[in-house]
This record gives sequence, structure tokens and C-alpha cells, in this order.
Amino acid sequence: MREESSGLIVGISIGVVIGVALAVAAFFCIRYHRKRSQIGNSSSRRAATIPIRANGADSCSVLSDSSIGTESPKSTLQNGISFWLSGLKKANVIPASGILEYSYKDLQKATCNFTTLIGQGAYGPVYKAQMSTGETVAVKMLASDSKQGEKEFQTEVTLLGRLHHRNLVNLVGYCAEKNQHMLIYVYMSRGSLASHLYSEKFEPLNWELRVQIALDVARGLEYLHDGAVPPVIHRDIKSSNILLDQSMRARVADFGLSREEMVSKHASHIRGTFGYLDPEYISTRSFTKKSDVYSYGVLLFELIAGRNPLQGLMEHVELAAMNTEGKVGWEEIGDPRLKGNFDVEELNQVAALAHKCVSPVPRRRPSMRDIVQVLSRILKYRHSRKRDMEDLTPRAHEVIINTSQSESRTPIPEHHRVESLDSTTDSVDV
Ligand SMILES: Nc1ncnc2c1ncn2[C@@H]1O[C@H](COP(=O)(O)OP(=O)(O)OP(=O)(O)O)[C@@H](O)[C@H]1O
Repeated sequence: MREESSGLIVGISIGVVIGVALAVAAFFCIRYHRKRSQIGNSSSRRAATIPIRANGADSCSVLSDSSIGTESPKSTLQNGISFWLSGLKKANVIPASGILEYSYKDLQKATCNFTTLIGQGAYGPVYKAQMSTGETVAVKMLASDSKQGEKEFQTEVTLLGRLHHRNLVNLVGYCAEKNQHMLIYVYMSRGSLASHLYSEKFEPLNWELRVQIALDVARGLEYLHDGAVPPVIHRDIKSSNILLDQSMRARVADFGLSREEMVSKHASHIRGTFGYLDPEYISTRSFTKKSDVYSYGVLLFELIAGRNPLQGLMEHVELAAMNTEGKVGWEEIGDPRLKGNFDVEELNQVAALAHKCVSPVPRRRPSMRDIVQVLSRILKYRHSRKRDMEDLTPRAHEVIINTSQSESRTPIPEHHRVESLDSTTDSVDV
């Protein structure tokens, strides 16, 4: 009897052990198959996503403006890690950048055989591409006469792929096939700042939006100068390199490109664009962060005056500067398309800042960090003034609405007025 019961116990134990072993094996089998089918889904690209970035504010988002489909490069951090681990074995990934390698065939299809031209720049044509996943991207086809070899191209893509910020037109992919080099960027649906400033096709940008755009660009440049490792000097800040997304937020494009094609047609061997070039760079041939600040100053004046640097913007500014002592009286250069709808005090603050940026002496120019602080403060006071107005009694509010035909007559509470002027001029001094 005793022998029988111990036999039974041994039998049950063996059964339990075998059962547990089978369950564990089945669990791992199911997990393995799930992961394989997830990877298999990404047929249109050969790389997996690495959404972890060393630098940048939006460190987990890769295609923040695009709609996301099943094959989208955008993924959550958790998913990203498992994709990354499994992807490394299977796919062609640029290490530590998250940049995807697209096939020529897929891009050909997404651009209807390269017929969806958006524009033409010094580097080559740019196409709008509708990927099969539903994402919209911009494909920049680099001139094929470039002397840049495969290795240099890969290095450049790796470097560009490390730069991620919400105010940069982020690189999301590349293609190097059939003797072609292509860079794939987040698609900016509202086009360039230049087109909004100069084309009759668009409504004039209102004053507040212009200040917001100035701040967005300053933040993008601050990241390149002080946040990126190693720091990046843009070298070609201008209104056609500022692109706008669906909600009119601005991003800096064309950063970090080291290509020989980037040579101004107007000044041989000098990189950049005539009208925005730091005079110090022209004389010394040495380009510094402060040369970017100079170009940014020209861009600020462009936003204020709505005038192109190639059509006498800076001459106009210098004439006005004679009556302003750099600080007040800048309203005469205000863009006529604004029809006087701007806050005079704010315009003077932004113009005084722009004037410092274009100082002939580079060390007198503010840093991008100083610029971000000044512009943030201007917008902060604008918003708190708005809140103050909303808090006013209905009767007083009625009076203000009746008398403020233009923004220039918007009443500013006294404490804000003094504080904003003092803090702005103080912090610009460098
Ligand atoms: N990511 C993007 N999304 C939407 N449109 C873009 C994008 N990148 C470029 N474009 C558009 O493509 C056109 C050409 O851009 P590109 O940057 O090649 O040249 P550019 O800045 O106009 O001139 P340059 O090359 O002389 O600096 C521009 O009209 C620009 O608005």
C-alpha cells in the first residue's frame, strides 16, 4: 500500500514537471511568432526605428507631423526598444540615430515617379511623397554630380540623424541607391516663411504669429548652437529655410549639410546666401555662431518689415536706425501688410533685438540663448496682458474694444509696461 502511494506521488510529480515545461515552451513560442510577424509588417522599409535620442526636446517622436500608419517610423518608447533589439539583427539601421533607409522603388512609387515636385533648391529638387503607410514626407534628391562618396554620405546622414528638436525639420530617412542620394524629411505642409511673407497667395501673417515664428526659429538655433553635441552652425539662415507646419509653428530646415553645392551663386567660394551674410565672415572667411546670429537678425527685420534682404531691407533698416538710437521709433519700418495692427512697444523691442544681432562687431551680438529669453518674455507679457484684459469688468472691456481699432492702441497695464521694457533691454546686452 505504501509502495503504491509513493509510486503515485512520483507519477504526479513527473506529470506536473512535464506540464510546466510544456507551458513555458508554448509561451516562448507564441512570443517569438508575434515578434516575427511585427517585423514582417514593415515591408516598405529596410530599417527599424530607434526612437531614443541623445539630444533634443522631442526625444521620443520621430515623425511628429505625419499621420501614423502601421508602418510608421513613429513608435512608443517601449515598442521602440523591442523593435530596436530585434531590428538590429535583421535590418539596415544607422546606429544611434533612428534614421530609416528607404528603397528607391518605394520612393519612386510614393512620388509618382518623381513628379510631385514641391520646389527646387541649391541641393536639387524636393518632392512630396505619400508613403503606403499614410505618412507624408519630403524627399530631397541631392544633385547626382556631387563628388560625395557613399561613406561620406552615410557619415552625414548619421550626424544629421542625431539632431532632433521640435523646431528643426527633422531628418527621418535616406536612400542611397542607383547612384542617387536622397534625404527624407518631416513634411511641412504650410511651406516656407518666405512664401507667407512675399506671396499674395497667402493672408499676411499677423504680428503675434511673427513673434512666435521668431521664437520658434531662435529655439531651433539655440539647440543647434548649445544643445547639439558637437555644436552645429547652420550657415544659411534665411526665410526660405524656415518651414511651417500645419499649425503654423516654425522649424529650421537645411541644417548640418556640408555639401559643396551650398555655394552662393553671387559670391564665389563663400557659403550662404547674399543678403544674410555676416560682413565679418566675408572679410575673415571664418564662420562662427555669431555669423548665424547676424543672419537671424536679418530674418527678424524681414519679419518686422515684410521686405526681402535682396530688395534693400538692410538699407531701409539703416535709414530707420538713424532716428531710433537703436531703441524706439522703429514702427516706421513695420510691414505695410500689417496695416498698423501691431503692438508698437513689442515691435520696438523686437527691432532693438534685431539691431543688436546685426551689429558689425560679432561680440556685441547676443547669443541665441539671450535671444530666446527676450522673445519668450515678450510673448509672456503679451499673454498676461491678454489675461488682464479678459479679467476687466464688462463695462471697461467694452470701452477697450471700442477704442482699440488696431493692436497699437491696446492698453498695457503700467506694471507690465515698465517691467517688460527694462527686462528686455537688460538681457539683450551681452
Ligand atoms: N520638409 C519639407 N516640407 C515641405 N516643403 C519643403 C520641405 N523641404 C523643402 N521644401 C520646399 O522645397 C523647396 C526647395 O527647398 P530647398 O531647401 O531645397 O531649397 P531652398 O531653401 O528654397 O533654397 P536653397 O537650396 O538655395 O537654400 C522650398 O520651396 C521649400 O519650401
